[in-house]
Amino acid sequence: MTPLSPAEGPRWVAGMMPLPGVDPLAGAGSLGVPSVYWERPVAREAVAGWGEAGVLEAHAPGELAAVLGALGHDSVRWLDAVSPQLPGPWFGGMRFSPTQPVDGEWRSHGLARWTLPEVLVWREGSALAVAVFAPEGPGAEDVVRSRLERVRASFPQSYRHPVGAPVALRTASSRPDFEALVDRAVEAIGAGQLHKVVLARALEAEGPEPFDVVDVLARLREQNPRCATFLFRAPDGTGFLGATPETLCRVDGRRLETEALAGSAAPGGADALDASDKDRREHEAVVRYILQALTPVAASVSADAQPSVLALKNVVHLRTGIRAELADGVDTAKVVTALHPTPAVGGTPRERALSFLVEHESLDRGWYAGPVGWVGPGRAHLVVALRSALVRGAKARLFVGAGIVAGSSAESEWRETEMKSLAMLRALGGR
Ligand SMILES: C=C(O[C@H]1C=CC=C(C(=O)O)[C@@H]1O)C(=O)O
Repeated sequence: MTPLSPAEGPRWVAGMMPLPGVDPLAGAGSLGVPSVYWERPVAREAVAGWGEAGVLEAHAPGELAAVLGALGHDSVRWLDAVSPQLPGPWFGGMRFSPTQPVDGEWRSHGLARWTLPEVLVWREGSALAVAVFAPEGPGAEDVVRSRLERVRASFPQSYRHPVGAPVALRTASSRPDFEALVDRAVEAIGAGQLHKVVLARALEAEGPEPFDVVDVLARLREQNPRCATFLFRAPDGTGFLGATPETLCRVDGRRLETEALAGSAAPGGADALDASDKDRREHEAVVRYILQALTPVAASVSADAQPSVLALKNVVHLRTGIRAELADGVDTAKVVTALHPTPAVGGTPRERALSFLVEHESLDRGWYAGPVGWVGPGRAHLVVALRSALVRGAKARLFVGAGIVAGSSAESEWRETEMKSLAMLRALGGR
């Protein structure tokens, strides 16, 4: 980990200015594929980052909390008044499990990797703003000023729409293996070893030519306005991207928002979902866990009295909103340590469910189901990286999972994961 503490003083210089235009993704036309991207259309939040003025990585599980904590320090000297709407400025995420062996495909994303982009463009009201970051040192202010001018002079006005007809994707995933895994979990639950476990699988997809990551992002945000669309590119160009409906934590000073999202049905199945005993149990396990996990870090916690139905394009979920006032001295790192992994992606009892996954899942989840998003001084928004894929050239590995409780059936859990994969397959251009 690179040290980053308030005692050291600012490590970066930054300036910002308004930018004509409406869409940060349009910057791909002049600056290339962004290194980070984040958009929540319903909240009118959109931000794209290019380059890396700073990188903070954890190299051992014991460093994870310290790295997250460091991102909350004020390490930037601003030449201009900083906008209160500035997202980040650190963007990145971490693995679902810091202790599991790393598969080759995930090596470049590391255990946790956070980037301070060189250029950050975000939506500010009805226009855009740009910030440029440079390491402190002689000439840094000039670098910031001249780069700001260059971005302003060349930033494309127009929004880039995905082009091209849908293509045939070659896909592969083993249904018998997944169904056998579900049966094994149901057996373990029946034997009293577990109450709930969330099982995931990978789906390999290959296109006729390299995927255009900017097009994929544009489709994801268009199809999923209620989700957070994200991209985090590793130095070798491998992109982890997706559109997730689940917030792990949104922190603003002492205010925390989180949610329980578990229990799923096909679109149109909202009434049945609301009445489904199996889905209610699956959901309540998550609500109970979050309320308990927040007790040591919060001065007060409140939750919606009843779950509501969250309708997405290809799937509907049960959702309970949860809010808390954080206790003194509790930062984003402590919130994440308390919450992750929730039983929406792990299970209950937590340690037994996680051991079941290590023993039986046979999958490196990498950053799938891990916390990803942005962090800055006193503020953060981290989502659970669901409905996501690791994309490299013409190949994509998609990840999808489903919660298993007593009464789950292998066939319907397979169908649920198929439904959950649709948004990403369409975004990849599949027909
Ligand atoms: C694990 C996933 O979804 C979680 C979030 C919402 C609903 C879920 C469910 O009903 O199983 C899962 O807990 C996934 O999409 O890969």
